[in-house]
Amino acid sequence: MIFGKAINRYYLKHAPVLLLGILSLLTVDYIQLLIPELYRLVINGVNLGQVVVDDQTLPFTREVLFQHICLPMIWIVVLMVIGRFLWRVCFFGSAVSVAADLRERMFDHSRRLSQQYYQVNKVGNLMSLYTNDLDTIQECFGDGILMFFDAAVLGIMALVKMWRMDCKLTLLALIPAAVMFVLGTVMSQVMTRRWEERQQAFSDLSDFAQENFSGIAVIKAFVKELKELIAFRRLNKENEEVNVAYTKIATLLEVLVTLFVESVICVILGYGGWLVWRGQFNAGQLVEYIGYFEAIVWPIMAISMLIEKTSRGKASLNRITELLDAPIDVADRDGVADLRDPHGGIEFRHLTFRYPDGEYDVLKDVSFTIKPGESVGIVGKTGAGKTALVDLLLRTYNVPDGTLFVDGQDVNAVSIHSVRDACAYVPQDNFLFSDTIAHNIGFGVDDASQADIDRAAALADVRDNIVDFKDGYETVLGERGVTVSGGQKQRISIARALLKNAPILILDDSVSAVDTRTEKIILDNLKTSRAGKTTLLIAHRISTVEQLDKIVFIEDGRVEAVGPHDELYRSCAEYRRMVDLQKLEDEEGGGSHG
Ligand SMILES: Nc1ncnc2c1ncn2[C@@H]1O[C@H](COP(=O)(O)OP(=O)(O)OP(=O)(O)O)[C@@H](O)[C@H]1O
Repeated sequence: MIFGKAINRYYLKHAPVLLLGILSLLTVDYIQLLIPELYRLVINGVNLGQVVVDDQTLPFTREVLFQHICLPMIWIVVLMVIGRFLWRVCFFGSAVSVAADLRERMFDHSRRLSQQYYQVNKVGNLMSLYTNDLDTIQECFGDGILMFFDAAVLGIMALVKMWRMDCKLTLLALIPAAVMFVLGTVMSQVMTRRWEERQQAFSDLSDFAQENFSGIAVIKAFVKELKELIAFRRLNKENEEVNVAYTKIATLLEVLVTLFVESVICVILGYGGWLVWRGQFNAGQLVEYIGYFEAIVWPIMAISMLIEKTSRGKASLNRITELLDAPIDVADRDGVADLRDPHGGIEFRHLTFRYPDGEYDVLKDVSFTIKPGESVGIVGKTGAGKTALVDLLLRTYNVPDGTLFVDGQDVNAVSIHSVRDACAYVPQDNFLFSDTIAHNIGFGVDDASQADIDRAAALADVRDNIVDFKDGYETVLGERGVTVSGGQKQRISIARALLKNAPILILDDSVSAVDTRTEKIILDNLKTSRAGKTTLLIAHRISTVEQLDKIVFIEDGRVEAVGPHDELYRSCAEYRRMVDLQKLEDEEGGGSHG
């Protein structure tokens, strides 16, 4: 049995079913121990021609054999079958439901964890928690209760019966059990450690495989298949070694238990045989005694399995508890209200920001204001801090108090979901789900009609591409379907954000993969469809944003200038230099567009 704060509640929650299971287990254990008594009756009946039943000595006739041995045996077998079925359903059914519940808790907690958590913890590692570790917990919960009670109850009941028959013989038989117990306790600690190492090695391996499959195009383009294979081999070898180390200790435990069982049988046969020779035991009693011992062989085995399973379960539970205990570091303050009827006004006020694991400030004393309905371009060199601004606006990271305001309200004073709800976002990586195009475009709203989806696709200038696909909007993308081009992906992602029709639209480098003509169509559509709503357009190319109401020019985390393009061109030397350089590149045909 495994205990821990992540799992204890389930023992209570499933208490009635577990009790029913324990009750049927106890019944099975009790009646199972009646079988050795029947052995004794048969042996003594055959040897002596008479049997003692309920303190009555009866001649060993066919009727006595049927009445007092065969009939009870049939009842025992029937009850054992029913009982065993019942406890299996109770224990294993509860275990499945515990795993399902735990899985849901893990998923619920995972979805609330900040982006920072996913940057530190890799997907492969998380997936192994949801597969390997949860399977181990499920196995430990059901088998653990069964083995614990079976070992305890059947073991104790059989021992009491053995003790009653001959206490000296039973004491002798218990010596190896004591040795076994001490060894088992020590070994269980080593096994927990080994299992943790084993799970970690498996996580590393699945991380590596997952990353390799995702980056297969890059690996092939750089002809690095062999290098990756060698790296995989090394991880696979490590995985194999820790598995072998775990198997060695688990096997050693198994061998020790078998050794223990064999040595006890030697003791019983030797000492018990001597008792029969001296006339203190008859043959029937020795067979009955061995019958009891046979009944406790399974509990003894169960102890070793219990030790092994508990060690594994503890290690897996530790890993799962770590996930469930991971702090939700980006969360609402107590008592915050929702942002009501957002208009899209944004103000950065002396904001300085460093990523949680960053070594320097990526934004330094940033101040600028965006009025509701303005369309604003954010430009600057790569790594200047443009996406960091969006990360804060979307509350992906914590924002210092009094530095970022939406509609005049400090973002820390309103609920995170309401701020996010006020924004529609086209991320730089344009992530799309492995689902139909219609579902991808309609993702941000609950009841998107086909007409809305079609309109958003037209605004993002991807409609014609979609209808050209054999299945149109029902075309499945990604792993299970077709692969779309970078430009199509970008435009589907824009359509998804446009459909949300939020007061604030953020496009992070979102027209970089389309040609100049398409870019112009999208920008014109944005102008009309977003009239009166705030739009933030992050771009590298000044030409993308020069028509917007104003431009925020960022250099090395600092806002160098804010204003319309013409004004910035006149007043900001750095901005002018950047514009001229890009113009020159375009003239020479070295621009990124086309
Ligand atoms: N999660 C993170 N943790 C730590 N540092 C980060 C993180 N994300 C970005 N950075 C760093 O912050 C700086 C600003 O990054 P940001 O993504 O905001 O730049 P950007 O202007 O959007 O660049 P680009 O135009 O290339 O997208 C960079 O130096 C980057 O390395």
